[in-house]
Amino acid sequence: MGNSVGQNSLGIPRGKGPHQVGSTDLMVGHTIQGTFFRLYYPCQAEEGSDELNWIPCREYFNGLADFMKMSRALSERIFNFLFGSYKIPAAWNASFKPDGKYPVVIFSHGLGAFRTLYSAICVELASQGFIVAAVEHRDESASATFYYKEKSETKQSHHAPRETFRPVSDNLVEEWMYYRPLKTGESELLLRSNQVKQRADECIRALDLLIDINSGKSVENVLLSEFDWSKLKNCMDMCRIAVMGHSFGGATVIECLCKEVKFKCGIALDAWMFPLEEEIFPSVKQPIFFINSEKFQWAGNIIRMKKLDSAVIPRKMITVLGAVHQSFPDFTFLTGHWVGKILKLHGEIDPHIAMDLCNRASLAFLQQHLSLEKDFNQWNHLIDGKDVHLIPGTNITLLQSSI
Ligand SMILES: CCN(CC)CCN(C[C@]12C[C@](c3ccc(C(F)(F)F)cc3)(C1)C2)C(=O)Cn1c(SCc2ccc(F)cc2)nc(=O)c2c1C=CC2
Repeated sequence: MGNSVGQNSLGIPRGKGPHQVGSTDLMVGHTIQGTFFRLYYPCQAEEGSDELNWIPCREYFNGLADFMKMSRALSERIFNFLFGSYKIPAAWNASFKPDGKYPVVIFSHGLGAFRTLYSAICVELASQGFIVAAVEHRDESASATFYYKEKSETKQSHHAPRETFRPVSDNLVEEWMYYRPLKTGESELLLRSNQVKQRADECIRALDLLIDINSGKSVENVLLSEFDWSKLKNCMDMCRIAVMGHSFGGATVIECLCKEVKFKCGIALDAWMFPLEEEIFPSVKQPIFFINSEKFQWAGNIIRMKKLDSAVIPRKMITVLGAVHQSFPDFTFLTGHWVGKILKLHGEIDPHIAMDLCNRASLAFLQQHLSLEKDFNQWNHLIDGKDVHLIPGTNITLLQSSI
């Protein structure tokens, strides 16, 4: 577990569902075009496991510093002090627990984030009986990500051999890609719309890889790991697949639904709609659930969400009162209230209450649109914003001159 600061111990909450949760990393294809995700899954109970750091290695802190426009040296020490000792709230490489066919969720991270930062959401889903793949995007929107080059290909100084993850072959050398800020004079719309298309392709490739794994195809994990992927054969329900994402990852949800009908529904957490071309909206036929924070949204962004409203396709929106944009990623659990307020990681609402509402509303929506036979329907009222901390729709007034 993480540090405990002050009276209440901090740390990313564990899943509340009936299953113990395991986690492991998969990279297939060592190049930048490869697929890279963290898998969260129901595992055998009481698995002993070597705990893994929540932030896998220092390059991610460096990337975060670049993203936050902070100096790397200073911020690496701050991030290490604040967040360096947190472990993921799951059993690393624990044995998979076969139990029928689990529904599947593909999760897409936000701008400046990466695959490990939404473990509170992914662990909760896995504890409730989902298999969740949190992809790491290589579109230069992640704070940092890595892939490999053949030794012969690169003249870069070679990294010291790592303790957390190692490539299968010692002919491969790690290559790091960091967050690419917008260049002066560069069109943000062009950059972001190209990135959202790449992000959707990466989510679809991750899904195709899970389909291969489910069919029993052997998988070549570039990362050395003891996890036995063959155990997942015939354990995923390829008719019950959803896509979920935060902010830029929320836009990626819409792009995925448009491109891949295997995604039966989408959940967009505080979606950032800017990168999307509205021309694709009519071709999105699946149910969508927008779960917004009170503080992040603005009229233009909400108006674009409303362009996806439909009389025939379920399109729902709720707003979590007192929540901020950072109420969805894990950081919201890792500082006390006042540091959290200063860093904009906390709103007025208690982070655990906000996360529980988001997770329970999501589970109820997934039960409805993946036709699950669980008891998540107990939270159907949350989909309509029926809770003291929720409102249906949005808090944003859409005063628009009648066009
Ligand atoms: C300052 C520079 N400027 C960059 C363009 C704006 C930076 N910014 C606001 C921030 C992220 C913030 C943050 C992080 C992390 C700590 C920490 F201390 F906990 F590490 C603190 C404070 C700084 C709040 C956002 O970009 C918000 N945002 C995000 S934040 C996703 C994220 C990133 C890193 C994380 F560690 C966790 C979550 N994802 C999106 O898809 C979109 C937006 C905006 C539009 C689309």
